[in-house]
This record gives sequence, C-alpha cells and structure tokens, in this order.
Amino acid sequence: MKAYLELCQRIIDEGQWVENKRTGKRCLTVINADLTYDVGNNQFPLITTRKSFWKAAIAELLGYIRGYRSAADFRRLGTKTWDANANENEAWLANPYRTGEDDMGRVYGVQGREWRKPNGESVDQLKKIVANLSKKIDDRGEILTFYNPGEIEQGCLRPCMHTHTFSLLGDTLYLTSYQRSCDVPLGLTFNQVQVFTLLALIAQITGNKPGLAFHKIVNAHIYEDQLDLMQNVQLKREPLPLPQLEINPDIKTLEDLETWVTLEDFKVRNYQSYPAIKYPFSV
Ligand SMILES: Nc1nc(=O)c2c([nH]1)NC[C@@H]1CN(c3ccc(C(=O)N[C@@H](CCC(=O)O)C(=O)O)cc3)CN21
Ligand SMILES: O=c1ccn([C@H]2C[C@H](O)[C@@H](COP(=O)(O)O)O2)c(=O)[nH]1
Repeated sequence: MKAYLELCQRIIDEGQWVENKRTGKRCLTVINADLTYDVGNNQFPLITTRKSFWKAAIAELLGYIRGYRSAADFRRLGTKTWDANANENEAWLANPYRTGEDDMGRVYGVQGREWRKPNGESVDQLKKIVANLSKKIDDRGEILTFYNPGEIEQGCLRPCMHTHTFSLLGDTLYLTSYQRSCDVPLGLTFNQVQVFTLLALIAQITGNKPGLAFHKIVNAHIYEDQLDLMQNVQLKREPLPLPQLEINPDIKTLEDLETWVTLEDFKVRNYQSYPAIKYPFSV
C-alpha cells in the first residue's frame, strides 16, 4: 500500500507528460516501478485509500485462467471491465478479426491456454506449468506469456500484464509478473490483486507454499483526467492496515479453476477503506 502511494506521488513529482494517440489523452508518466507482495504471509495488497472492487479483479484473473475471449463470459464471472474494450473502441469495431458483439479477440488467456503453433497445433502454457510445479519441477522456463507479436492485430488490446514466470525454491513458489503499460489509478489496483491471487492459487493447486510475488512495471501513468482526484483526494488519505485473502481450500486442481470456482470461493478478511473514488476510464 505504501509502495503504491509512493508510486503515485513519484508520478506527480517526476512524471513527464506524454501524448497517447490510442486514447487521445495525455498521461503523466514514469518508467520502471517494482512492487513486491508477501503472499506467504497473506498481506493482501488491496487499496485502502479508496474502496476496492476486488471481486472484479479476481473475476478477470479467472477469465484469463480459463482462456476466455468474450466480454460476455467475463460478465458471467462477475465483471464488466472488458465491455468497453470489446464494444466501444472504434479501431477494434472496424477490425475484420472481431467476430461480433463482446468479442475481445486473441488476447490474454486465449494465448495462455491456446497459443497457435505454425503447424496448426496449439500450446497450453498454463497446463504445462501446473503439471511441472506439481511434480516439483522448475525448468527455469515456467513462463506464461500472453504477448504474441504475431497476433497482436487479432485482439482488442495488447495485453498489459503480459508475462508471468513461476519459480520454485525448495517447496516455496515465487512469481515474477511483467507489465508493459499501467493505468495506476484504475488498472494497478486490479493488477496487484491479480499478481497476488495468481501466486496464491497456483501454489495451492500445485501443493507448494506461496512466497513472494514480484511485480515489474515499465510505463506507469496517470491519465490527465484522473490527476486531480489522485492528487487532491486519494493522496490526502492515510493508508489503513492490509487485509487478508481467504481462498476456498477445496480448490485443488486446474480443472477446479476451469469448472466450478466462482467469486464466492474468495473472501477478504479485515478490509477497512475510505469511500470509493470514481476515476475516469479511457477506452
Ligand atoms: N484505460 C484502461 N485502464 C485499465 O486499467 C484497463 C483498460 N484500459 N482496459 C483493459 C482492462 C480493463 N481493466 C479495468 C477496467 C475498469 C476498471 C474500473 O472501472 N474499476 C472501478 C470499478 C469497477 C467495478 O465497479 O467493478 C474501480 O473503481 O476500480 C478497472 C480495471 C483494466 N484494464
Ligand atoms: O490489466 C491492465 C490492462 C490495461 N491497463 C491499462 C494500461 C493502459 O492505460 C491501457 C492500455 O493501453 P495501451 O495503449 O495498450 O498501453 O490499459 C492496465 O493498467 N492494466
């Protein structure tokens, strides 16, 4: 939480204004940020200086794990966060690869679960990782990458958090997650939850102990229409103690995550926060 607020302050103190063509807005921007989450000690990195809609963040993560490509599937899981990118961006609406209403294209989990090989077969990256980690194997390439340069034009958005690398030291599992572009007021509060929960879940289903999760961000920005709320409302608030995440212990396999798990299987304990802040969202 402290590291999050320090990053917000650093963007305000040191950021440079950058024009963004895709959204037509300027962003105050810094390059490089490193955040670390203590998953082993269940220090759930939930924003406390405004109310977090953390269930939507976990719903996104579940959708990525399942390889979903439709915003309708994300809605059924419990989040509307992909509606705008699937249905409101002019460039994507005009893209011949878009298959219809709610289609997001070959983004995120589609690549993670069904990366297309030149010979027509596909690779399930997540299945291989789970199989190896369950056998205590870390081949130094336990990499889940959503970033497929050859299919970028087939998706509504290039994946932001694009690569997750798992590492085993003894029976402790670590995660290093890379993010190329980060909307700090909105997206980052979701991405922190996702990095933490991804490590907790994969440790749980592979029979390992979760350790630390390292979150590496390249371009961290605040959109021009978010700056006033960040500077004059959110950063005036003192952070509160971090809550804990409870995951249903009956989740034991990748198949469980693919089939019956819902948001009811996740609970947050001891969450206190300031009231919600509604930041503008850029499509
Ligand atoms: N500009 C932009 N920022 C993002 O963070 C972002 C994208 N685009 N496009 C793809 C996904 C979608 N994500 C989103 C989309 C919306 C919210 C959002 O509106 N969050 C609100 C409340 C959400 C709710 O009520 O469930 C928030 O206050 O956190 C967050 C992340 C993250 N990503
Ligand atoms: O998980 C996510 C997904 C998206 N974002 C933000 C980062 C940027 O503000 C936009 C994507 O725009 P690009 O022009 O493709 O960089 O979405 C995020 O922070 N987290």
